[in-house]
Amino acid sequence: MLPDLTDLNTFRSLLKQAPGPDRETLRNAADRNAQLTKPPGALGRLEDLAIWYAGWRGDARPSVTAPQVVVFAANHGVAAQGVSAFPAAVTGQMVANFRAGGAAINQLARACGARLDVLALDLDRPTADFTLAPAMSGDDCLAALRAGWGSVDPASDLLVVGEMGIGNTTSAAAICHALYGGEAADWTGRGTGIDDAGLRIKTGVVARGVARQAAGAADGLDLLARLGGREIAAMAGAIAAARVLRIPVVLDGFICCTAAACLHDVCARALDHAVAGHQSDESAHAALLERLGKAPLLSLGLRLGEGSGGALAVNIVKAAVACHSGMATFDEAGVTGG
Ligand SMILES: Cc1cc2ncn([C@H]3O[C@H](COP(=O)(O)O)[C@@H](O)[C@H]3O)c2cc1C
Ligand SMILES: O=C(O)c1cccnc1
Repeated sequence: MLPDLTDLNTFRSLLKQAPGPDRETLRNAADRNAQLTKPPGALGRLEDLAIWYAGWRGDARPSVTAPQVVVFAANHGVAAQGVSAFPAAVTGQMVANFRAGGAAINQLARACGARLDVLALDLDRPTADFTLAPAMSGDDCLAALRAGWGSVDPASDLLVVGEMGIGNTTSAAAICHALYGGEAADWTGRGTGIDDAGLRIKTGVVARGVARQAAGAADGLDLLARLGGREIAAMAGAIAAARVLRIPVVLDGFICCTAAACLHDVCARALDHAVAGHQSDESAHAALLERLGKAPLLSLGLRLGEGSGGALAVNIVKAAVACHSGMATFDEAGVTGG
């Protein structure tokens, strides 16, 4: 069902040619929404969410029964610069924790009824420190994109992608700074909780990385290779696969949205199948969501990653779709319309 990803240009064209939502289903779902036993608009954004979901699924009365969460993990050479409050070894240790069921995402995936897959990407081979060399070669980046592309279960009906990679808020900040300009400090936040001195170092690393890598980059995919990490590329690959398969996506925090931003830079329609699950406490996430034109469903002060905010928001999508598909119409219930 999914075409093979042979090279980065194939990836770019698949993204640009991917089908949109089903227009007729969108009309039918909007018609149904107008007949449900509530004042028009009384379910607020839940109504838009259900119609959006219906359109992507091609089913005017859908249900969400098979959500999937995929967490990708990778190590970053830039972590050696002292940009995180935790050592790089935590990435691999957390992968073991995911596999043992002990992390937050294990609980949140279960709480929203999602299956959870964990994909560790060459943990013993960190990407290059991008202040010194491009983080990944084009081939390395393609391999990570392919890992994400192949991780999406075509039978799933809602996707959350999450990440684990000590140092990856530095990588994400650099990509955003390269994509959107401004100052390095505008995009650099505290990640796992670095102090003021750490934040100064991190901001300098982001500035130097962008100064060194961004010139001559063709688009967001080029920047993803030069400044990204394997888990960020894999998230981009999975979000793109879901777009081609018409599986709606719930985006997580700053790092996940940065992966999405790389696709958005290639094609403005690339994220039409995605909603923002939440606004994280990472300082640049709000500005990034604005660039992507996405309003978050939740804002709970999370700053974890792992797909945690996305998994939480799956409950909201499920609830929206349950109302849309399960409620009676005015006619069915014998309720007098307005
Ligand atoms: C125990 C632990 C569990 C985590 N789960 C996600 N992250 C989050 O923190 C990291 C990004 O922050 P920075 O760029 O500051 O390293 C990522 O691995 C992210 O997923 C974690 C971090 C830690 C320490
Ligand atoms: O926004 C996020 O997802 C985030 C923020 C801090 C650390 N890890 C992830």
